[in-house]
Amino acid sequence: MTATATPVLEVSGLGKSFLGVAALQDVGFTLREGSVLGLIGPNGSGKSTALDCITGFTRPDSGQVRLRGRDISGRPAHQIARSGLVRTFQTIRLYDELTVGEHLGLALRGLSAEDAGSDDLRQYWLEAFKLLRFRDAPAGILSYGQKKLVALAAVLVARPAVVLLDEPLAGVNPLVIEVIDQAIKHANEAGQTFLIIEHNVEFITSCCAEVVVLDAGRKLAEGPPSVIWDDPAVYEAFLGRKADDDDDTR
Ligand SMILES: Nc1ncnc2c1ncn2[C@@H]1O[C@H](COP(=O)(O)OP(=O)(O)OP(=O)(O)O)[C@@H](O)[C@H]1O
Repeated sequence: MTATATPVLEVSGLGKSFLGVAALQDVGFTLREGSVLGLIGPNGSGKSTALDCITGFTRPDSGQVRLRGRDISGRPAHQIARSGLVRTFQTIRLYDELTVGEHLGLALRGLSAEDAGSDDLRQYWLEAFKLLRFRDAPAGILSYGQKKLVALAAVLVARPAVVLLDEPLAGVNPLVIEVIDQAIKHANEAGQTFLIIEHNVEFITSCCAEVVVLDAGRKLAEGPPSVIWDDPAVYEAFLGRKADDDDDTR
């Protein structure tokens, strides 16, 4: 992916307030074809609200969201998902009674008839996510980490062009982190474009060519992870002021 790759998702001037408190103010960024963009920021900085506004789960107060040049601002979530922009949630949303295989089958139902490889796809993702032995198990009996894998597999199996992930690694152990990390990298190599909210610095650094940093609802910085981690404003937003700076003010 190059910096000149075609924009897939263009967000501009995004604003949203809850009860008069601004959760997002004039946020804009571009997600390019074939890239993995990280969306990071301290707790409460507006990351999930941005995702909700982009995917139609919340109506923004202002701003524009364009998918492949088409204005999708304010469109209902199901319509946006159908145009190839899909997401996961921080809170896992599965049906306890449906089996793992059925969850992936449901996700594949939307694919066109010519997508004859849907059973192979299901098998591929069950294997990639180490879920094969749970294929016929109801989702309700799975551990938290396994449920997270099912939720992600159910998104990736239908090969949506653009995937928005809200904290895919939160609350899972290092082995599951490795599985998810590899799956995202493979899906990206196969052409899928990702926007990922995540607090895991190592993952963001290894997966994302570019990062957008939010702080208190505003865009604080954007650029490659190596530049972002060296930015004193980003450091301050996450961890407070560096000790050196404090010394200067004494
Ligand atoms: N439905 C809502 N009603 C009222 N306030 C909300 C609502 N959703 C979000 N907010 C507020 O908007 C701000 C941004 O929240 P948001 O969840 O987008 O942050 P975040 O960066 O995703 O945080 P975290 O990393 O903790 O998930 C917070 O102050 C939050 O309390």
